Amino acid sequence: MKAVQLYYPPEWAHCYGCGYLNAQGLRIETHWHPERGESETRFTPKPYHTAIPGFVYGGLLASLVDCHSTATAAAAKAQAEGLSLEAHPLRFVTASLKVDYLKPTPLGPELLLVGRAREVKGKKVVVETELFAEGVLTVRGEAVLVQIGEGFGRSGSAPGGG
Ligand SMILES: CCCCCCCCCCCCCCCC(=O)SCCNC(=O)CCNC(=O)[C@H](O)C(C)(C)COP(=O)(O)OP(=O)(O)OC[C@H]1O[C@@H](n2cnc3c(N)ncnc32)[C@H](O)[C@@H]1OP(=O)(O)O
Repeated sequence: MKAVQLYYPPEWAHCYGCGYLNAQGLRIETHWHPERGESETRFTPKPYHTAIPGFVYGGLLASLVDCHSTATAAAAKAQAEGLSLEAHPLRFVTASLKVDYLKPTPLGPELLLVGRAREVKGKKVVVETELFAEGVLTVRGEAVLVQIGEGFGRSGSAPGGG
């Protein structure tokens, strides 16, 4: 199954968290499971992603939730509208990100993020994410993602404008 991020056109593939063209980035890959309506991302932090010895830095965990949520929003919206990711590269940015650190996350094991869209409405998608280390839920995230148009970020263009 092809990762959601690999459908991103090159101009959207520079993100530090999820851009396949960012050699220094995390380059996470998120897989969408349409039958469950859930996304999954697996990532193993490096030894230097340390908060205190033995535990993962919270900023990295927030980054994982952030980019995992962006991909989940694109896949969930595509499914809701009956669109293929290949033909319709929907673009979402993060408007709001909330992260609850429930327990320290051990550094070493592979982490699993599982996401669901709680709401798909207009250009907004609300995504809930749970992050597990060795089967233990350590982080819970909630993000509001907003769909944007081709001209996003270019001078003179309004947010969301095409
Ligand atoms: C599948 C193939 C894909 C291929 C292609 C994909 C490309 C994928 C590229 C990946 C890229 C990675 C990215 C990583 C994640 C970042 O790191 S993104 C970078 C950080 N984020 C930003 O820089 C965004 C900055 N903010 C903005 O530009 C604008 O505020 C926004 C987010 C576009 C929203 O502006 P707007 O379009 O005017 O939105 P607006 O109409 O006011 O609100 C729309 C809805 O969102 C809600 N909303 C807006 N802001 C908020 C907020 N802060 N809190 C709560 N709700 C909010 C509104 O209430 C509204 O809800 P409803 O009334 O419809 O229920």
